[in-house]
Amino acid sequence: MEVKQMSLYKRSGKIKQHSKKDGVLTAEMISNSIFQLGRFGTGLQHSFYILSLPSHSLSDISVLCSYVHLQKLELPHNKIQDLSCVSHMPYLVVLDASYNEISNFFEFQPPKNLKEVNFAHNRMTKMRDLSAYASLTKLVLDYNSFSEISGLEQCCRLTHLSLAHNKISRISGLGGLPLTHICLRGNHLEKIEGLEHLKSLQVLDLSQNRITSLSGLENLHLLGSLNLEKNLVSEIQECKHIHDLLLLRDLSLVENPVQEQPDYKLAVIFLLQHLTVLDQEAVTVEEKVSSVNMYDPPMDVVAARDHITHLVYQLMQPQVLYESTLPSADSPYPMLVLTGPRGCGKRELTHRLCQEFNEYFAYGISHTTRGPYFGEENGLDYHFVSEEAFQSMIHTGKFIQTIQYGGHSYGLTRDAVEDVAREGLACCVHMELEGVFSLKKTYFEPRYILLIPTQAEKYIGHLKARGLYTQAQMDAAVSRIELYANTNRQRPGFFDNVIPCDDWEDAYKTLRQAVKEYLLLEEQEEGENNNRASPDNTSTGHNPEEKPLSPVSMSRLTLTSHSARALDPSDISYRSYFTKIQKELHPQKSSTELASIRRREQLVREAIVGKSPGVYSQLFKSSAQPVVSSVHNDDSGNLFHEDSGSDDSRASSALSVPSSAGAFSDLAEPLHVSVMGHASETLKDHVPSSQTPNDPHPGADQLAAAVSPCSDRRPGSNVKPILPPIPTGRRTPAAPSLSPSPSPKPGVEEEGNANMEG
Ligand SMILES: Nc1ncnc2c1ncn2[C@@H]1O[C@H](COP(=O)(O)OP(=O)(O)OP(=O)(O)O)[C@@H](O)[C@H]1O
Repeated sequence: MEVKQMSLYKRSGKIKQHSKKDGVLTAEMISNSIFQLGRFGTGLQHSFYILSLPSHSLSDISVLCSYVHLQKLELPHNKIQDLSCVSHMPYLVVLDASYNEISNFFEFQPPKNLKEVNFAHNRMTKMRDLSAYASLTKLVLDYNSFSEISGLEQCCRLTHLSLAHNKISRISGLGGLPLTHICLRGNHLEKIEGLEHLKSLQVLDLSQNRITSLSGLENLHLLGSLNLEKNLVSEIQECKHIHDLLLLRDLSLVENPVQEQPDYKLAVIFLLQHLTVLDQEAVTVEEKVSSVNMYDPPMDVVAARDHITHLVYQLMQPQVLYESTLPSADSPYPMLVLTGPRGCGKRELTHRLCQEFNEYFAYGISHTTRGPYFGEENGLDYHFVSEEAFQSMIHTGKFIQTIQYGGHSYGLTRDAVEDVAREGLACCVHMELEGVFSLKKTYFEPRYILLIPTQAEKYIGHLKARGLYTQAQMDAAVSRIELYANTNRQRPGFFDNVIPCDDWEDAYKTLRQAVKEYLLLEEQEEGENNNRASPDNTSTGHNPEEKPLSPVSMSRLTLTSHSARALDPSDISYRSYFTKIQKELHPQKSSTELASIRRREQLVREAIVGKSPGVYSQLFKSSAQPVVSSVHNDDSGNLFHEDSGSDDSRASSALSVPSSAGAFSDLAEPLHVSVMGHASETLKDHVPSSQTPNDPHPGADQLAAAVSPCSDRRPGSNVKPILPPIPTGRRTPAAPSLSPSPSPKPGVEEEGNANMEG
C-alpha cells in the first residue's frame, strides 16, 4: 500500500510540472493520484476512495465535483481558495486542505461522515456554526487568523481541536465537548478559562501565550500532559492549582519566569509528586526523594540532619572528657525520656519521678527560646534563652538534639546531661517525638516512655485547664496524638513503654512501676524480703541497708537491653536479673550455638592467659604499651596475674584492664570479656572509688595495684562503673532534680571521669 502511495506521489510529481501552468486539476492528474479501489452500491460498482495531491500548486479543483465516492481527500500545499466541490462528496471522511489559500470556513455542504478536517495554514478569520458537522472528531485550524472560538458547541464527537498560532485571546465556546486534546499554542491568551467543563481533557498545549496563572485547570482530573512553555508564570505556588490532578505526568514550564526561582525544580516536583516529566526531562527518583526531604522531610531525616549538625559543631570544638560518656559500648549512660504530645502531663510526671526517685534520677533541663509561663523559673523548668543565644549555642556545639516546636526552639545540651551525670544520677527528660528521633541518632540509649492520651476529650480538657494555649495550638496538639500512636504502631519497640495518661494519677502509678522494674527495685525488695525472712540473712553477703547505690542501680536502667557487666555479681538482684536477661537474650540455644559459644569463650580465655593471641586479642590491640601487670578472674572466679610485656599479653591486658580513662581514674576496673556480641561476662566485681581498703571485695587491692595509666584499649572500652559514685551529702533530697549543681565544666579532669567523646 505504501509503495503504491509513493509511486503515486512520484507520478503526480510529473503532473505537477504540467499543472503549474494554470493550477487546474485535470482528470488525468487525478487518475495518477487516486488509489484504494473499493466497491460501492450493489457491490458490482468500483471506485477509488483516496485522492492525494500534495504540492501541485492547484488552484482550481472543480473537476472533483464528479468524484462523489471519495472518502479521503488530501490537497495540502496548493493554492486552493474554493473547496465547494466537497459538497459533492457525501462519503468524505478525511479532508486535508492545509497550506492553501482558503478564507471561507467550511463553505461546502456537510458530508455526513466527515470526521477529520485539517485547515491549518490558510486564511480563515472567523469560525461559524458547525452543528451540521456532527461527526467531526478532529479539527485542525492552526496558523489562521481566528480571534474567537465559536460554532463548535454541537460537535458532540469532537475530541481533538487545534487552534495553534491564531489570534485567540480568550478560551470560549468549548462548553462540555468531549475534547481530549486541545492545542492553543501561540495565541494571545492571558488566563486559563473556559476549560472547567472539559472533563475528558488529557492533553493541553497552551504554550507561547501570556498566561500568568494556572488557575482554571483545577477540574481537569484526566489531564496527563500540560504544556505551558513560553508563558509568564512566575510563582511556584501556581502549581497548587494543578496539585490535585493526579494523572498529570508531563508538565512543561520551559521559558517561564518561574524557572528562575530558587529550588524551582525540586519545589515543583514536590508539589506535583506524580510528575514523570518536567520541562521535557524525566524526573528522577533522586529528585523526588530530594524534593520530599527538602520540603516535607520525614522525621527520620529531620532527626538525622539535627544530629549531623550538632555532631559536626561539636567536633569543631576542643574535644573534652565527659562524665556521661560510655564507659563501654555495652553499658551506656542511663537516661529516661518521657515523651508524648504537649500538655499530656509528661513534664509533671518527670518532675514527680525525679523527686520520688531522687537517688536515681535528676531532671535534665532543656533550653528553649519561648518565654517562661507564669510560675516557671529559669534554670528549673527550662533555661530560657533568646533565639540568638540558642543559635550561638548550636554553633558552638552545645546541643545533643534540638527541635522546632510551635515556633520556638527547644534543645537538650550536653551540659544539662553532664550536670546530672556529675551528680552520679541518671538523667530524666521530657520531649516531643522529634526530639526522640534525634536522640535516637546519638549514642545515648535512653529508655523511652510514651505517655499517650486515649480520650481526646479529657486531653483537650487538660489543655484548656492550663489556659495557655490558643485553639490552633490545642488542635495541633490533639492532631499529634495520631502521630505518636502511628509511630508506636509502625515501629514496634520504638518506645520501651506506653502509658495512657488520661488520668495522671494512674499514669504516674504505672510509670512508677515501670521505673521500678527498670531499676530492679522490685526484685531487690523481693530479695530483701527474702533475706529478712531467711534465718541467715547474710547468705547473700549483703545487708539490705547497704544495697548498692545509684551508680550501680542506675546502670540497670540500661540493662534490659545491654550487658549486665556493670552489676555487682554478688548482688542478689544481679543474679536474678542476669538469669532473666540471659533467658530473654538467648531463649533456647541449639547445641551448635552452645558449642560455638564454648569455642569462642575458650579462645578468649586462652587469649587472656596468654596462651593464644588469637583473633580476639587483635580486636582490642592498640599501640605498644609499657609492661603492665594485670589481675583477672578466670571464669570460675579465681584471680590470676599476667604481664603485658609481649604482644599477646598486651592484648590480653587490653581485654582485662581496658581503662581508657585509666589515667584519670583511681578506680579499680571491673573485668569483662565480650565475645562477638555474645552476652558479656563480668569476671570481677567493680570497685567504686569510694571503696576503702577494708572493703570485702576479693582482690580489690591487687586490682587497684594492677590498674596503671595504661592506654592499651579500644575506644569505648572503659569498664569503670557507669557513673562516678554519688558524693556523700551532695544535696538535699527534697528538690534534688530541679537544681543543677554548679560544677566544673566538662573536660576538667576529675574523679571518675569517663572517656573522651568524639
Ligand atoms: N529538648 C527538647 N527536645 C524536644 N522536645 C522538647 C525539648 N524540651 C521540651 N520539649 C517539648 O516541647 C514541647 C513544648 O514544650 P513547652 O514547655 O513549651 O510546652 P508545654 O505546653 O508546657 O508542654 P508540656 O507540658 O508537655 O511540656 C513539650 O512537649 C516538651 O516536652
